[in-house]
Amino acid sequence: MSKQRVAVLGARGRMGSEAVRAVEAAEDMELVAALGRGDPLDALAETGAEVAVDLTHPDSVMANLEYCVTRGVHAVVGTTGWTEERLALLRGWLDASPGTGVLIAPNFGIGAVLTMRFARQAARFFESVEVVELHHPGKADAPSGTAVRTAQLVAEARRDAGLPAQPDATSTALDGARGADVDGVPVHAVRLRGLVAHQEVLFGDEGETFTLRHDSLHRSSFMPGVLLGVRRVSAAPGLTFGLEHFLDLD
Ligand SMILES: NC(=O)C1=CN([C@@H]2O[C@H](COP(=O)(O)OP(=O)(O)OC[C@H]3O[C@@H](n4cnc5c(N)ncnc54)[C@H](OP(=O)(O)O)[C@@H]3O)[C@@H](O)[C@H]2O)C=CC1
Ligand SMILES: O=C(O)C1=N[C@H](C(=O)O)C[C@H](O)C1
Repeated sequence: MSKQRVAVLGARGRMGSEAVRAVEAAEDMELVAALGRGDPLDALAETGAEVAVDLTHPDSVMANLEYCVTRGVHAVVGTTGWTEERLALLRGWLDASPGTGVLIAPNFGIGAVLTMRFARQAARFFESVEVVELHHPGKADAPSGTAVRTAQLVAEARRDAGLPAQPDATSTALDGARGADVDGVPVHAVRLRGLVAHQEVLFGDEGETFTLRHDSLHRSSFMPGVLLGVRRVSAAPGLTFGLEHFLDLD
């Protein structure tokens, strides 16, 4: 069996260095390039990379993906910063490169994927919901991509169930005290030395609360998801948003 030729972009970073180790340890993969900021992307073509794993920075990921997709290199993306405008650009590149697959995974951790799934399921049963994400202080963005995705899924489920906006009688507040508003769901971001990646989804209604919590205690928790993405992306042309599409969750 021939090995999949894999490149890691952001290879010297917290996630990228973990991904380099995981790809090197995978028997069905060969690490053909490990690129950091400033390293020429032409190394992908020169080494015949079939799949690029992007774990860089929201400011870098679009240029990397344009390079990959226009050359038919499949991509597995953990980098955050996704907006509708960015997704539309990416879809345009993919339309012009049929056969190329891109997986964007807001979170590669199975527990985080399940948290999002369960939050979506729970959403219609509770009047109130808030998301709290907690991360290491080196994180570039806030709120986390996972928290944004969680809030969007919850908001969508509330809309589908015909729920009204949740009540909040706050009439005076310091800026930021109620968090960021993502589709009507308050999202709070904590940055704390010692943490890796954590999230709580808090639901409340008359006389009860319900809390979902996930903790990534080490970045190794993301690696089975990264490797699954690498194994599956070439058979999934176009854009796949969310690792759940590569998991049999039902
Ligand atoms: N989906 C998921 O499950 C997870 C996603 N993430 C996301 O992954 C991204 C990276 O996180 P993290 O590893 O903590 O960040 P780090 O800052 O530790 O690592 C990012 C690395 O990418 C490098 N880099 C920046 N631009 C480029 C480029 N154009 N080409 C190659 N390398 C580049 C950086 O170099 P320099 O330091 O010189 O800038 C740095 O070494 C973030 O968006 C984060 O949110 C993180 C964990 C899990
Ligand atoms: O930067 C991180 O660390 C993480 N980023 C992703 C996000 O923004 O959701 C995934 C995970 O939370 C870790």
